[in-house]
Amino acid sequence: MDFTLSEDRQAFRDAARDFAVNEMAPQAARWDEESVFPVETLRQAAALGFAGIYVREDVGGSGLGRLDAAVIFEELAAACPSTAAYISIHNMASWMIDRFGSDEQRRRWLPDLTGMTRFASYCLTEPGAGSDAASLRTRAERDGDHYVLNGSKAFISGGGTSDVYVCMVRTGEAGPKGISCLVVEKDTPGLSFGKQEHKLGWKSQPTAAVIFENCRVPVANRIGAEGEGFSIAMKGLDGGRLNIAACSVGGARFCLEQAIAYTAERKQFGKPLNAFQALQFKLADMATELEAARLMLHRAAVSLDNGSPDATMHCAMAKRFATDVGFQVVNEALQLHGGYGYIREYPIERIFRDLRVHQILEGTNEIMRVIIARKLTGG
Ligand SMILES: CC(C)(COP(=O)(O)OP(=O)(O)OC[C@H]1O[C@@H](n2cnc3c(N)ncnc32)[C@H](O)[C@@H]1OP(=O)(O)O)[C@@H](O)C(=O)NCCC(=O)NCCSC(=O)C1=CCCCC1
Repeated sequence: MDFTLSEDRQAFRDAARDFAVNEMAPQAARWDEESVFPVETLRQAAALGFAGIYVREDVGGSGLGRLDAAVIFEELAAACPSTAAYISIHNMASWMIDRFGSDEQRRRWLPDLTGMTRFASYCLTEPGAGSDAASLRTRAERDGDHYVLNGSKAFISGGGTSDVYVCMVRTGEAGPKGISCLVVEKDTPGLSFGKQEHKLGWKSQPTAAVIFENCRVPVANRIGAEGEGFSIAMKGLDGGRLNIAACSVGGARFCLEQAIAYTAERKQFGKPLNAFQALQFKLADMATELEAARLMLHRAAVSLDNGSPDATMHCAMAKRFATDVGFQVVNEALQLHGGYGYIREYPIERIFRDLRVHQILEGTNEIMRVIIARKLTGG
């Protein structure tokens, strides 16, 4: 097993690192403080190929794999987990159109999405359907060559800002087999948005409910066949979970680096903090857990790229482990900074707030355990 990254992959990592350090990091605190959605910076990221990392090249994608995405999202998140995670969601929604859409649909939406002249959202969660996603109730009744949508989606990243909403809706019976996937464009009559949510973190991306009231969507906007929507949504989430895991690894890596520098410089009782063995051990544990998380993430990415029958389980393991470890590492970095970790002049508290939600979204870490346990037990 070779753990070195190929030269191409290193080049993408270096481009992502340069972009993160020079274009994202200097602005991340302001984006957080003022809840700025950084459109221009996102478009710069798209110009580097980060908006369609694993979308095919004929529609503007970079044609890369999930391991490339993991490496790139780690770098972007080291500067701003919130903005990196937004890019990851856009990638997930775009990939669903690329992988399951017709050629006509790919040509219609993807060149704009890979250039981020338009933005995409992923719409699965509803007020009454979170972990139990297959119980979703947004109804899409067939009326000639249109569907008429009624219902609402909750906590949608990009809600009200995105141009293209990849939505899971009910076209048939109860349960997963009655769900289909439709693309709803922002200017469609009957589509509206709730108020912007006030969140603990992830402040550089807007979050709002998406509401359908007799919203007429062409049948031509359906991705895949009727009834395939749940499976398409879950396949999108397999990769999305890896991206979120990578964002946790990146944010935590930055905080570990900060903690190493701070404990070298800060003196108490006449010596630097890093001369105390108790604190050395903390740094050692943080680095060890983080390395394990990164390795598990990279293994899951290769598993997904290779179409392994265990890929969904590996993605769930990586998401569960990396997002838990990421939050623990940031929490320890905050502790090592003492009172300075808790104030806004230092970046730790922002990343602490951003990484907390990774344990909840794209499937809670309790649901990750359900997925893993079902695979182990055949349940
Ligand atoms: C795992 C889960 C709890 C499973 O459910 P059930 O038991 O109802 O469904 P079950 O019987 O497991 O399956 C039904 C069909 O579906 C296929 N399939 C499932 N996974 C997959 C998969 N990974 N790949 C392909 N097919 C899959 C399954 O095979 C079955 O089809 P079959 O009968 O065999 O023909 C699922 O509901 C889940 O995961 N919830 C978390 C939701 C959740 O993660 N939101 C997150 C919302 S998004 C979010 O949070 C965001 C936040 C920030 C912005 C971006 C989005």
